[in-house]
Amino acid sequence: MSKIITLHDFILDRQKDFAYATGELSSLLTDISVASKIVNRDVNRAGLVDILGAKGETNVQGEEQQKLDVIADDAFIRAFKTGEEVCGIASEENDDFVVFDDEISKQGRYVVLFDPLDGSSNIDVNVSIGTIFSIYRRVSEPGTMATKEDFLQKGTEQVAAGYVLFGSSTMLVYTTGNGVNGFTLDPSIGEFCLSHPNIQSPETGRIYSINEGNLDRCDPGLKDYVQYCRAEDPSTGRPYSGRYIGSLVADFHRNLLKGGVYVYPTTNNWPEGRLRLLYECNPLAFIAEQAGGLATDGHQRIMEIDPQELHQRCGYYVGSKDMVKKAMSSLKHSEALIHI
Ligand SMILES: O=P(O)(O)OC[C@H]1O[C@](O)(COP(=O)(O)O)[C@@H](O)[C@@H]1O
Ligand SMILES: [Mg+2]
Ligand SMILES: [Mg+2]
Repeated sequence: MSKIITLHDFILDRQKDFAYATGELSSLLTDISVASKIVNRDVNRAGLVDILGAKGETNVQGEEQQKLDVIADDAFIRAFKTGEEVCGIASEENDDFVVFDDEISKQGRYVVLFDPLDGSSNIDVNVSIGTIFSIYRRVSEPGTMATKEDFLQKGTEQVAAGYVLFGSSTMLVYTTGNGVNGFTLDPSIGEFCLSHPNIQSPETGRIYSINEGNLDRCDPGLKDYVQYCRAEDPSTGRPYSGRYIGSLVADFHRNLLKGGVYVYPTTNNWPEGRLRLLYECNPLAFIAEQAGGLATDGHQRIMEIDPQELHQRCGYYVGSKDMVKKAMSSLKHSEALIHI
């Protein structure tokens, strides 16, 4: 009978690896697991209580906010405010970063950037959705108010990142830069339990994930890559399967476990890209790299991008190493042709 390892046990066990650990990051990760259980409860009964549909407001990105976007945002902010580790947050649903100005929070050494509800277009149709989070150590002095610089750090500076997937089961997957581990929520005991230890993503796979509706609006090199995925060649296992759920967290999770590539390129209608660097692309890039995969904007490593704006967007190529490299070489090839 295999031992049940709860998330709480696992976090405390890993804390022992760091002699100077204060326990603050451990408490913060525990706060995230509590908020995830609260959101999970609401997601599971969404059709029974009046929390489906639009809230009737738009967020800073001009997107119509879903009721669950705001419910999830509130649940995580409440959890971060209750703890003593966080001095401020930034999220998809808040125009600007939010500073916690009470004396206890001002001593907090971490900031959290998060997408409270990812896959909003799938909320009302009972398709997997999730939450994505990224944690940084502040650069400003503890005891002072958090500043913009605390939030605009490169992805390489993340101390932890992860996501929660509200699917047929609810999972929490995270890294602190020491491998990737997945925990499944056991509703009968209300605990996240270790179910996917030390996740390693296959170097290649047979799944490509892209919204093909955008293909005529994106770089010809990417069209070539999709053509490559569809071409008949048994020796390389092609044609690959097209899989696109429309929830980044769910598409990412499937490809992480099975091998595959997810692409949301820059397009005519999204010239800067669709996905947000700080609370969608960076945290999943940290996970992908820790599991042996790659994450780029088509040209450079996502985590090397120097953020300028809280809600800045970027192109996104993430997943199995060989597949991301192949997609990038297609882009490069088409660019070279243009310059001949
Ligand atoms: O409908 P599109 O253009 O394919 O975009 C889908 C993408 O947009 C997102 O829904 C954006 O995230 P939010 O739902 O958090 O705004 C991703 O989860 C998903 O991959
Ligand atoms: Mg999102
Ligand atoms: Mg969202």
